[in-house]
Parts: sequence; structure tokens; C-alpha cells
Amino acid sequence: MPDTALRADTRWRAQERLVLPPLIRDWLADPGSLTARLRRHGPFRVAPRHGAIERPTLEEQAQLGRIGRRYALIREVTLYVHEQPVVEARSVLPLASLANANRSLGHMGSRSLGSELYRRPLAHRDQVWVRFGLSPSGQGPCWGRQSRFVKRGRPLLVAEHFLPALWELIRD
Ligand SMILES: C=C(O[C@@H]1C=C(C(=O)O)C=C[C@H]1O)C(=O)O
Repeated sequence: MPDTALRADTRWRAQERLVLPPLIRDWLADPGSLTARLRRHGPFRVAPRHGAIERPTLEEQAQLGRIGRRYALIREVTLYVHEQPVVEARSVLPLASLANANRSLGHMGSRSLGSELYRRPLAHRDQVWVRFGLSPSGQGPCWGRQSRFVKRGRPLLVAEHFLPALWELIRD
């Protein structure tokens, strides 16, 4: 586990502007599906914690661009491996991004959002931010990654906060 004597910060910073410890960079810069990578470490499940139609935060609006000013489906989940909470995620799915062929993204339940984003037509991750701060439920501080995905031309945000149990899991 890298030095955590970092000051917790709520601001997301462009990934390329941060020097990250190698282990952290290996996970935060991974271009593939986090779900697929976690599944390689043991039994995996997604536990939805919160779902509501709300306005994104001002920071999320800026990260989404113009579409961010409208209402979005906010989805907060905890990802478990071997029944250990390893990631807390908050996704911001603009309602305008959930129309037509993208509508399944708004009805994931306990299925991983990644299973839709990494299904053809593949979503592409066009920007990544990083921070060392609290998770959506207030755990931490821990490393977090905010990704902007574009699926069928429509943007959405997925923020993943990597909990201490993850680093214990991969060390064993
Ligand atoms: C984006 C992915 O989907 C994962 C699944 C999530 C969900 O079901 O809400 C949220 C964050 C991601 O870690 C992925 O697997 O890479």
C-alpha cells in the first residue's frame, strides 16, 4: 500500500498531471473493464446502494459538458470480491444519454455497468481524472478515478473509489 500521507482533496485532477505510485497507476490507468479485472480475483458482485434522478454536481456538470446541466440518473454501488467491499462507484448517467439503444444503461440493477459499456458498440473512455479523497459513503481517504465514457455518442461519468480491502486482496 503506497504512502497515504497525502492530503485528502476533493478536487478531481487530470490523470496526466499526477505522479502516482506504480501500483496505484497500474489500476487507475487500466483502460479495460474494472469488473473484468476484479472478477479475476474471486467471486464478484455489484450491490446497488443509491439510485435517483438528480442534477449532477457542478464539477460533474463541467466534466460532462453542456449535457451535464440537465437531470441525470445517479447510480451508486459497492463492488465486492470474496464478499469484501473493494470499490465504491458513483455513476452519472444524463437522461439524454439513456435514450433509445442506450436505455439498458438506466436499468442495470445488480448487473455491472461495465458489462454494457464494454459490449459492442464499445463505449470509449475519453477523459480520466484522479483524486485522493473520501468515497461516496465517506470512507477513506482513498484513491479515486473519474472516467468520462461515450456510448453511441452520448457521455456519462463513472467514478470509482478504490477501498483499502482492494490492496489487501491483490497482495494475498
Ligand atoms: C465501468 C465499469 O463498470 C463498473 C460497474 C459499475 C456499476 O455497476 O455501477 C460502476 C463502476 C465500474 O467499476 C467497469 O467494469 O469498468
